[in-house]
Amino acid sequence: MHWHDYPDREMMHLRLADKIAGQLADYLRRDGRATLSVPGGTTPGPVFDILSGVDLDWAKVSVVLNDERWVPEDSPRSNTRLLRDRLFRGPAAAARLIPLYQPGAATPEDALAALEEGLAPHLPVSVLLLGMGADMHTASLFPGADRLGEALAANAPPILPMRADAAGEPRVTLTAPVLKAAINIHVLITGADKRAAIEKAASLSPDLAPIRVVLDQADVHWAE
Ligand SMILES: O=C(O)[C@H](O)[C@@H](O)[C@H](O)[C@H](O)COP(=O)(O)O
Repeated sequence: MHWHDYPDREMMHLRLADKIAGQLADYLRRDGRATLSVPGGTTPGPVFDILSGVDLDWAKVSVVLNDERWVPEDSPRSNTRLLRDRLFRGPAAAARLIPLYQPGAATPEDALAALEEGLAPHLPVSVLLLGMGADMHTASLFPGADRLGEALAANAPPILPMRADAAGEPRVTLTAPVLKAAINIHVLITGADKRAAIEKAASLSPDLAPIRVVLDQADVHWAE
C-alpha cells in the first residue's frame, strides 16, 4: 500500500482528481478508450465535482460504479443518482455510464445477466477509485455478507448480488477479480476511524477485511 497523507480534505480532493485525470489521459493515449470505476457513498462527491470539469476526451471514457444499491435512480440512496448529480455534468457528461442497476427489475438477480453483458466489454478497469467503511468493507464486499466468499474467489463472475445487514438494501457489486485487475487503484478515506481500520486490515484476511483484496496494489489517500 502506498500511503498519501494530506493536510486537509480540499487538498486531497484536488490532488486525487488531478491524478485520476492524468491516468485516464495516459490510458486514452495508449488504448483510445478508458474505464473509470468509482464509489458511491458520502466521501467521493467533491472529487466528482472537480473531475467533471476536467478537459479530457470524456466521450471515450466508460464509467461504472464499484457497487449499486437496488433502489430507484431517483432515491437519495442511489449511487447512480450521485453520479448524475456530481460527475455527469460539464465536460464529463460526455462519458458513458455503464449501469449496475436496471429500472423495473425487482431484484438484482432479475437483471444480473444483462448488467454483466453490458459491463464485460469495458473491462479491465483502467482507473479504480474505492471508498471504504470503518468495518473495512469496500464496494459492497461487506464482512459477513451472504455471497462474500463467492465474490472473493479467483474465478468469481465480474458482478454479484450482495446482501448484508450493514448494507441496508440489496446491492450489486464488482467482485474481487475485477477490483484486483484494475490498472490503477486508489482508496479514498477520511477520519481517524477509517485510518485505524485500514491499518488493521493490512494484517487480516479478505473475508474479515474485504478492502484487503486491493491493499497491496493501492494508493491510499487520507485526510482528517
Ligand atoms: O455504495 C456504497 O455504499 C459504496 O460504494 C461503499 O463501498 C462506500 O464507498 C463505503 O460505504 C464508504 O462510504 P462513505 O464514503 O459514505 O463513508
